[in-house]
Amino acid sequence: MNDLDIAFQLDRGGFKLDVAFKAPGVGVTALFGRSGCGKTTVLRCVAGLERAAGHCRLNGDTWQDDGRGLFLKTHRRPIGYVFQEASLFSHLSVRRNLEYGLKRIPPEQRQVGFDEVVDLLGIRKHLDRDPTGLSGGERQRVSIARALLTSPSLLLMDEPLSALDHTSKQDILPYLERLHDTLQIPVLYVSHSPDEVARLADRIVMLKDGHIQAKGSATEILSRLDLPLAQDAEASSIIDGTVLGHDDDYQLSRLEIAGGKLTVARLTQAVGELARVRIHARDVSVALDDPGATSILNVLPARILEMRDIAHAHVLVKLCTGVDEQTPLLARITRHSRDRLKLEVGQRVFAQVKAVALMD
Ligand SMILES: Nc1ncnc2c1ncn2[C@@H]1O[C@H](COP(=O)(O)OP(=O)(O)OP(=O)(O)O)[C@@H](O)[C@H]1O
Repeated sequence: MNDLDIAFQLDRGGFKLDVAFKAPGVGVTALFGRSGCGKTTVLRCVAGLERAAGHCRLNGDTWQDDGRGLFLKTHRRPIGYVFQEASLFSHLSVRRNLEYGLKRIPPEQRQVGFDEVVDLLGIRKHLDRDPTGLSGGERQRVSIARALLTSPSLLLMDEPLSALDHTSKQDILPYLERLHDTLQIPVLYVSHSPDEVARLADRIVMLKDGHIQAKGSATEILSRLDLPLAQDAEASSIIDGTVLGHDDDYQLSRLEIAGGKLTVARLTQAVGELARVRIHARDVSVALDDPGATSILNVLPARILEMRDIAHAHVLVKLCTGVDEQTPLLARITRHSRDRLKLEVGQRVFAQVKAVALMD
């Protein structure tokens, strides 16, 4: 089976873990939840650093199966592990740190090349430097490169950006997005940042107090009004589409999505390629009629699927733009607007999406 299949139970007295989920053996699965809910513990169990009861399999290989008394030690599991803080050898140059990762794997078993990884993470100009002189973001990129050079079957990332300041985080996220688009290695990504999860995850497993609160595609979980991600100030929807064309004069691209077309900030993908954009709920408004000429670039016919009152006099409106309800779009509007427009579930409306919403 081409998937990750885990089930762990652990009792630490004050904290009980009981989780089981399967995830496809490709793409990024985010473990998301508040501090102390058990995310790191799950990762450590997958790595074999901690022993819970249960099982752990990846692509048909069994790493743990209590029924068979099987438990592979960490060094026998083909994983790469990236921690919150980069842990590089300070007495070795960046190049030697990377070679340390590479040399652990016999040449015939290497899945990723040195040059490929160095360029993907943009660290060529640092190769001969001493790691202590690098910025936090640069050090973390080197750590990720070193983990990838061991040609892991699974990459475990434990809040890899949490020790970085906001600017360094924003700098490193595009590199992680490129890894996701380029490499075939599945990733288990621990985070409590809605922003990171929305940008990187294909699937989300939400943990709460040691158990699974919800799991599913990122599109589905991000738009569930009953879950914390949708209620966060950074709440957003993910929309996948195909690039129709670019306008280099205005630095814009056209994207075909279920239920219409979107104009977005210039994308890097070529015409015909798939692209994902993220739209913040606060940047979507609702109108009863097609507003016609407006400075807002995107007006999509939509239907109201659900509404929920949230904090600060706001309402979350879950809209669907496609015919099949597969493309949910969240709008965050005021309660006042909802009442003034007399919005109701099932109603046909127009979603207005600010172009600025589509910049990242
Ligand atoms: N070595 C340990 N011994 C005993 N309890 C532990 C140990 N490590 C973690 N815990 C407890 O287990 C629970 C889950 O911890 P865990 O680190 O997995 O949470 P987390 O979701 O990753 O949190 P954070 O986001 O803060 O890193 C917490 O209550 C924590 O205090």
